[in-house]
Amino acid sequence: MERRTEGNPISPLFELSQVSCQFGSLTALTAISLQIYPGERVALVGPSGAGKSTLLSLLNGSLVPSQGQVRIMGHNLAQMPLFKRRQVQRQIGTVYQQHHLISHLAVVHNVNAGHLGRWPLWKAVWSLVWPLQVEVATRALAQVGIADKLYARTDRLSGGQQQRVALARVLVQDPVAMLADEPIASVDPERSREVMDLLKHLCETTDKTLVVSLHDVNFALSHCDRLIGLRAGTLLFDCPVAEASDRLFQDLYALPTATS
Ligand SMILES: Nc1ncnc2c1ncn2[C@@H]1O[C@H](COP(=O)(O)OP(=O)(O)OP(=O)(O)O)[C@@H](O)[C@H]1O
Repeated sequence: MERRTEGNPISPLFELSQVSCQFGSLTALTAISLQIYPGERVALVGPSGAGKSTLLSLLNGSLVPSQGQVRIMGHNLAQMPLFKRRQVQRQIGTVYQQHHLISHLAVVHNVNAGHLGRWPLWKAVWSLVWPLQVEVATRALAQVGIADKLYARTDRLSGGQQQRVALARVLVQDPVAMLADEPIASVDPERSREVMDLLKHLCETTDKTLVVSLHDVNFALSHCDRLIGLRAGTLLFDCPVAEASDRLFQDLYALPTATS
């Protein structure tokens, strides 16, 4: 569906047309078509194995579909040479449940890893000796509330602080969209709220699109404006949060019956 602002069409940031993903004999996604527009906060919800992480991998270009077409900022990555594909991928930041930080390095180095796609090798190596762009890293850490941890060893931080370092790394990358794959899985309710508040705040204040996979539908309802429900690799619903109903979630999470 085309969107317009003041009469001008807006291009989708992500566009999937009849996308299917196959892993061997397993079909992880089947004929998914959707668009995500700049500034949206989209929650991907659905039971385990529904295809949420697979969809996120398509959106950041780390996976290409078996069938159909994925366009990221208008580009079909499957048809682009590697270096051009990387340029598009740098526009998309992803935070994972496992933060993928290098634990024995100081925080500043992990944050600076957000520059790696743009920096030449010599600069990346030099920065490990003499950290570069410290002020950018400090600003990103301030945005996530841990500016004082710049030179702390990463593995001396709490799990929540490490998650903030991972977010700061994405901020220095300065992507147009942030993808988050179950950022609050296996954390306590208080920290879940903190992380979700932070993600929402960062996307609002830095004008970024957010696509987040969540098991907790309450956070999807309170922190996002659109819900995409996946079940067994198919799109069950795609609606504004205001239109979500208990019935939708019952259908989404219903256990399969012996005959279904
Ligand atoms: N690299 C892979 N190789 C083989 N199968 C895979 C791969 N990645 C995902 N799958 C399978 O695809 C299906 C969808 O997985 P996916 O991780 O996208 O689901 P999910 O909704 O994110 O699940 P969860 O909520 O448990 O993380 C699952 O059956 C999974 O086992």
